[in-house]
Amino acid sequence: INLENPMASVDYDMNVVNEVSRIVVNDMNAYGICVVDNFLGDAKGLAVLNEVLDMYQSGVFKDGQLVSSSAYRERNQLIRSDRITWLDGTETKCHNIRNLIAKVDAVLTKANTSANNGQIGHHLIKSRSKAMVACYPGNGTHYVKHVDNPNNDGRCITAIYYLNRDWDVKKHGGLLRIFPKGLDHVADIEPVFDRILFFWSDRRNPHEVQPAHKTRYAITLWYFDDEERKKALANR
Ligand SMILES: O=C(O)CCC(=O)Nc1cc2ccccc2cn1
Ligand SMILES: [Mn+2]
Repeated sequence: INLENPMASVDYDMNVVNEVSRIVVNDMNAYGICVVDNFLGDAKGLAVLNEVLDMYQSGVFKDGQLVSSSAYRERNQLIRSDRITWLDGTETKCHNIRNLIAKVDAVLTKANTSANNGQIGHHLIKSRSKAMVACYPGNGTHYVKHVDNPNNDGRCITAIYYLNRDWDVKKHGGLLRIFPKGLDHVADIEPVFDRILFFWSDRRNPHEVQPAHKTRYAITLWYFDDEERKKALANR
């Protein structure tokens, strides 16, 4: 999806977008990971959550990854991990999700501007994936350690917006643990409401979702490095 024609009039504050984009550029260049809390504010965050809950009730989510760990093979069961649905934001009854997407687009487009020597970490971002809405049903569902973009498919930044109110990792699990390549520490990200997380999608950031014991929602966008994306599409 092309970022050049930003979505119709949206209601975020450009000053906030500029401030957040400066933080994203700084943290991505310094750590390869950036966490911003209170991204939309309670009211707008809640409106996005309600649209996701309505969608989940309507049954559009499909079973996500299959995780066949040994424990389940005996009972020849497979534990389903996340259940997902893809949105381009124009769907009906999704205007709050659309505004969230537009605000993330604005932050990353701003991060590309001359103010930050025209790029973010030497990446020129001009497009992104659709939005993936994911739900971990909470029966111990998890996501095994993986890299989002191990083979240069074009994705350079993963942006995940979390929707989980009153989330307590000690009780509910569901921690996102990132293992930054070459560092001797991990980054533990709690999937708390109205938090947005950015990280490099490539091998620099293997990550896992630990077993969740309460329903856990997130919306993920992947932003493409223009050059890498063009190459990947040419080699299809
Ligand atoms: O919810 C989180 O905290 C992150 C979960 C996560 O890594 N999800 C995820 C989901 C994916 C679905 C399809 C293809 C690649 C994928 C890579 N990652
Ligand atoms: Mn991932």
